[in-house]
Amino acid sequence: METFLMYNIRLGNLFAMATLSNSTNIFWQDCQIGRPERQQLLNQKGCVVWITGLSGSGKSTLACSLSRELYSRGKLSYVLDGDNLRHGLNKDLGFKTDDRTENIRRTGEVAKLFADAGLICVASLISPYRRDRDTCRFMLPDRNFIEVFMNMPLELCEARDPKGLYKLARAGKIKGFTGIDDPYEPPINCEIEIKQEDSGVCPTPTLMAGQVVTYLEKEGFLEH
Ligand SMILES: Nc1ncnc2c1ncn2[C@@H]1O[C@H](COP(=O)(O)OS(=O)(=O)O)[C@@H](OP(=O)(O)O)[C@H]1O
Ligand SMILES: Nc1ncnc2c1ncn2[C@@H]1O[C@H](COP(=O)(O)OP(=O)(O)O)[C@@H](O)[C@H]1O
Repeated sequence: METFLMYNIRLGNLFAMATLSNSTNIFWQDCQIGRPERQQLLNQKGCVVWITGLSGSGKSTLACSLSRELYSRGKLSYVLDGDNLRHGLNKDLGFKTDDRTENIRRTGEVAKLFADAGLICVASLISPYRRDRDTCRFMLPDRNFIEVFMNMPLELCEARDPKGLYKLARAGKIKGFTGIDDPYEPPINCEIEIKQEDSGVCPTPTLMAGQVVTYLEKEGFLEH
């Protein structure tokens, strides 16, 4: 058992984190109505669309636009937005590395439940660390975690600055702001990348959502 644990810990904790628990004497309970039955009812397949990117890159805009588009096609989705979760489930967490990691882990677990419920769960969080995003990826069955990278330059995000946070960060009034004095690690192998056109124009929210919907259609998530 010890060797097994050590091996998984060497794998970067990914599997170990998913399987280790502080509780003992616990047993998994199965129900007759499971994911396949729920998916049949909804005529779709559950999955997680994980949107990552800098503050101001358009994560929430895409999440809402995508949710609207899916709704208009009769598909059930639910948005888990970082800002919103920090008002409740994650309100005890700040922006230090460990807090961000826990923020992403909890959100990944909730997203996994929504996907198991048969929904298209759209998670929009900065999720700046590659390893944390990968932890969420490995919580789900293969191909059920769709990573969308909002590849917008810092200059654009900073120019948008809808909440005035970049300005505060530049003035040193917010410490550890992603992209300014805290790192953002871009994905290496994401499923979808959203970026400006060659002309420098940003695709409209409808176009960005369309790009994701096309992927979901192609991968068979919008039918049972
Ligand atoms: N220090 C620091 N760094 C980055 N962002 C900050 C910070 N402090 C507050 N905010 C606001 O919090 C929103 C990001 O929350 P997330 O839960 O998505 O962040 S993370 O994934 O845990 O990094 C983020 O919202 P978005 O602009 O929607 O990304 C900011 O409004
Ligand atoms: N595709 C887009 N085209 C033009 N403006 C956009 C686009 N996406 C987002 N925005 C604007 O950029 C700002 C930041 O978008 P938001 O979705 O709040 O980003 P994030 O959730 O990543 O912080 C908002 O004012 C929003 O209206």
